[in-house]
Amino acid sequence: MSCSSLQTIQASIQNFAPLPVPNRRGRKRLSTMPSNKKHMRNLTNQRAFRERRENYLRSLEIKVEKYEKAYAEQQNEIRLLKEEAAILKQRLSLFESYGFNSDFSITSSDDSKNLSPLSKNIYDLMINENKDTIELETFSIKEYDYSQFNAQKHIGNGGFSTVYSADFQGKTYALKSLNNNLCLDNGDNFKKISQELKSLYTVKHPNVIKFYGTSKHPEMGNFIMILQFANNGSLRDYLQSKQQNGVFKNSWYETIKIAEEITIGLKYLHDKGIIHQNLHSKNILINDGKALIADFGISNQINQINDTSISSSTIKIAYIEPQCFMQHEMFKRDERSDIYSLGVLLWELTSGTPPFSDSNDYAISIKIFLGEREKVIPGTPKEYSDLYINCWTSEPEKRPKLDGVLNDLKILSTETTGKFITNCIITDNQLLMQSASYSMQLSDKMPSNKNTNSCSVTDTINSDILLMSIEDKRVNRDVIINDNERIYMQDYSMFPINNDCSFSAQTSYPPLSNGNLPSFLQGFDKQLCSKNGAFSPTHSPTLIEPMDEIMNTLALS
Ligand SMILES: Nc1ncnc2c1ncn2[C@@H]1O[C@H](COP(=O)(O)OP(=O)(O)OP(=O)(O)O)[C@@H](O)[C@H]1O
Repeated sequence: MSCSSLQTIQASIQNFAPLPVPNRRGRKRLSTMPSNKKHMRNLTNQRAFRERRENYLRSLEIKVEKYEKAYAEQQNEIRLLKEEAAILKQRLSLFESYGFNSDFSITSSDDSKNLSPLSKNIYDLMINENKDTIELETFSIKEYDYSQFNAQKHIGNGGFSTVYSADFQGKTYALKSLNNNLCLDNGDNFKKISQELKSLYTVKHPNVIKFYGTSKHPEMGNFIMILQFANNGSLRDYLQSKQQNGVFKNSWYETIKIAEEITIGLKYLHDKGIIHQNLHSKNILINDGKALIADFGISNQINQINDTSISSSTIKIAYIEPQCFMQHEMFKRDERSDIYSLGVLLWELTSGTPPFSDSNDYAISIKIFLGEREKVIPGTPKEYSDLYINCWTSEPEKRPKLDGVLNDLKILSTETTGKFITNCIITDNQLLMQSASYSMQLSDKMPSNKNTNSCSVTDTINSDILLMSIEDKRVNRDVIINDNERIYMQDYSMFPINNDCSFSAQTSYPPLSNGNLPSFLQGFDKQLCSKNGAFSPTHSPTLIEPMDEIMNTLALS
């Protein structure tokens, strides 16, 4: 045995390690005793492997936990939905069997003493904790504690409500506070409203505003609807924000996208048997750039209850089909009525302004009745204009179905990518004219160095009166100038006065070298306006409306 073999044996014995056994070819076995380096590497590898395995196991556990949680949530949601469905079923049968007219009695509590009839009814039905009445037991619309809403900000006022934004548990909501003067105190009216609220509560769609529940103003007693907050305001505001220096500009991509979203939301409502009946650009809200349909149902019911006439202030005439003006009493509106309004909205998406914005309700209704529609905005793809023209056709049966509208929009969305729609608007100048002072003197405003002068008359009473004044100028009547050379107008009490309506228009007349009044104005009798206010003549050479157009409007109205 060689010396080195002996040393190896001795070392092995010392370390209690087995002796290396030679293999068949007489070579030493591969190391049973790893070198230090190797040993360290092995250990490192093993540790790394263990760590990887542990990490993997941990990630698996996290996943399992996540899925279990999601599963539990789903289960819970399913349970809640089942409960909700059961309650709804039960409530429906109770509502049907009871009817609100018959035995419905309001429980009087101190809390509801100072409520309006509407608030009282709904409050009693949905909010009051008294479980004695069957209705209360079966109503499960969520009630929010008003005091928990923070950072309230006023957003705007509608025909029957005031809207605020407010925070609740870190989320912003819209609070629609119904006015306390609504005549909803009889059982019949109340039945309609509660039905609407119920149906509103079941509406859940990404393109329809969500109704979360109700609340009550602690002092005023107003009934409040808690709604999803739309952070870009109404479609009207949104389109307005796309205007700059009198020019509206928007991408086709966005135009078609919003058009699609409105159509999808409307289709959802129709599929649920809900007809909107008051679709216009202030009832479409925009949240994170996405369109949501709002104000269906309850506003409609309140409108009907408070004013059976379709000229009610919350109804926007320019979006209403002609049938309503022809056979108003007998005409029953259906899905096709909404499709007419959708057509007008599709036009508005390209114009950036509301339809017939320079006419009052009366003139608009005559125009629609006579088949007049807004003009196609130059640059609109024909397929798009054809689509809305078909929607707003006077014959309801010829209006397309919503599936068809969606299909056309889908095709258009691929064809119009990257382009813009622009529309020139004169709103800024009109506003300037409307803000002109009443005390301006005509003689100060007569320039003599222009080829054409323009005399504008503006007021905020009624555009019918304006149209009359233009017509009357030709016959030297009715528009009058007082001693201070200010133009005044006679009392047109025979015409409907709509205080909300503002107007502006202008006519042109030949230039005068001496700066005097043109003869058609000089001829008027001097007489003061008795009731309707004064015209304010201003000079506005940039805005000369062709006389033909004014005459056409006159001929129509
Ligand atoms: N959920 C909401 N989120 C954000 N803003 C809203 C919401 N609901 C309404 N608004 C805004 O509040 C204002 C008043 O709305 P409201 O619905 O009361 O009246 P309207 O739609 O303008 O008119 P009307 O009641 O006559 O139809 C509008 O400017 C509207 O854009």
